[in-house]
Amino acid sequence: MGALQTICRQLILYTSLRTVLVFTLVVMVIFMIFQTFRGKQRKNLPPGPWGLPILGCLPYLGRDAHVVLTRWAKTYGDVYSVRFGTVPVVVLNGFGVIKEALVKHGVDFAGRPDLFTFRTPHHRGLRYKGILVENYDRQLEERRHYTMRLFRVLGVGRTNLESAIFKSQLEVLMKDLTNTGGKAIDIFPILRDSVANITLGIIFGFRLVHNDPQYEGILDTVHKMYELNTKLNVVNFVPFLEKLPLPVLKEFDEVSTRLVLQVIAWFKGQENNKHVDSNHMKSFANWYKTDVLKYKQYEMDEKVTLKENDKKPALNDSIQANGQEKDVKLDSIFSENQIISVAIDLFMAGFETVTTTLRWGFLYMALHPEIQAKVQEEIDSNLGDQNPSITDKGALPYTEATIMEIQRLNYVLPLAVPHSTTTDVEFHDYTIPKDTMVLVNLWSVMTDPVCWPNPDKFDPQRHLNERGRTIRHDVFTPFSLGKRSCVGAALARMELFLFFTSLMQKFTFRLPDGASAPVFEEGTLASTFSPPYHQLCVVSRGPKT
Ligand code: HEM
Repeated sequence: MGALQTICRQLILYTSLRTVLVFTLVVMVIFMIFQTFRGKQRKNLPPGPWGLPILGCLPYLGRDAHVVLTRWAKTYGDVYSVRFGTVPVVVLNGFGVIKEALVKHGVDFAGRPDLFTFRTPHHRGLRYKGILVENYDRQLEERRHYTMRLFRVLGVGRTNLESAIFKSQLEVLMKDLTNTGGKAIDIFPILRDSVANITLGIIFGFRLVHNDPQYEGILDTVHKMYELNTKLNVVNFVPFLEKLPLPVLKEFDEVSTRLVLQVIAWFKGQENNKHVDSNHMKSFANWYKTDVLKYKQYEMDEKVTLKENDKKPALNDSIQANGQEKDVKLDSIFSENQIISVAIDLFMAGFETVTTTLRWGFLYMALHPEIQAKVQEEIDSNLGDQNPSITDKGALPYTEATIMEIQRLNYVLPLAVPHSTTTDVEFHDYTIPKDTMVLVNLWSVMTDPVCWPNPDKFDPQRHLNERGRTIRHDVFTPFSLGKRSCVGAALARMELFLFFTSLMQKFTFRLPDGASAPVFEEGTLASTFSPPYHQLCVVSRGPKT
């Protein structure tokens, strides 16, 4: 009986294994025929490396896709195509080609592809339109435009924002770091909390208290979103996986829904009272609620009774500028749903990038004590114990050059955010069909030995001229170029300068005794390119006077 059972089990196993094998083979053959057919249709795409059936070149990318893609440019040229899973992708490399595509052919390359991980609930079920992952159209341009203007109105790049938000957060951060007593720590959570709180302050007008379970909960949710984004990258390129009942897909749905609901709650102000920032300022959300809604009401009233001498309510300098308010279709830009979606995008894009850049920065300082000492010397001699302000930038060129070098080397968004073509584009003797995914390889620009001699060397000096002033090279493009360049660039520059300068003034960063330098090749490209796990000792420097 036992023998019979074993034979039956073997038979079932063998049959199902054989069925699976046959099924896989059939799928592969159909797929290859399909690919060949598609290949013919797309025969004027630039050439590139061959990939495997079904997976294309995905298995060759490893942990650091940007490094592999940059290497392929040496073989196939600055414009080439690859297949990721079933999706053809054009890769643009080098400053000349990238500038030509994003600036000269700006609108043609300004789309975003329809990727699974871009379709979080606010884009999927709730149909809100934000910025980051939306395809290009006139309304997106307007949302970008008013978001950037609003940042200026809120004081980004000016000292009033500095005193309203930065000071309070920097003080908390300094205290937390001082309390570590110079012991070896992972500075990531401490830094992340402070940068996230600044982003919250600007978007929602309040900050949360460190160690508050709600605060830690939402930051963990965002972190989880990033992790799942990385795990689910393969679904972007092998779309039939989306149809399978995989637990990770359900988890993605749950986590992104949680994030969206939290942001909606913040936006509607349900939770503000508990956590209001004492330095409360006008934020993105309450600007919308007051000025824009008032303006909308006025527009509606205007339709009913239009009186000659009525004066329009002051909407906001940002909208009244150029007297263009008549042309603005407010519903398309400022519907509450869309603003919520923009707020989610700003929150998501806003703090991970800045935190990761700072993490690389302090690690470099620990690895290059001579550069760290030079930065500190410049800060000490110009500011003493006085708090840094963005107005000090001009007086601290070496510090600024060091921040630029941190942004260049181990750049946090090496492939920017995926683009797509908005029309059929004739480019470099090829025809790139509408809706083709395009990767902008900014890493290839930041590490190009023609632009940056000895590119692997950490050398702030390359951003200074012979008079010691900072140079803005055209090829220095950390915020990308053209129609989809970073809308938070001014805020990011301000945050990086204030955080970096303030921490350099008060602390020295060191590797723990006996620890060896982390291997940079082990950085990880997930949503951003982050350093390998490491610990640092953050040692207080004491007063200067
Ligand atoms: C060191 C910090 C930062 C870096 C290096 C950075 C870099 C970038 C890059 C490379 C892109 C993609 C551009 C493209 O697709 O061509 C981008 C997009 C974007 N960034 Fe940033 N960013 C930073 C900080 C911020 C901050 C602080 C915010 C806002 C609070 C922000 C908001 C956005 C948004 C909304 C987009 C999407 C733009 C669009 O799709 O049109 N970023 N950023």
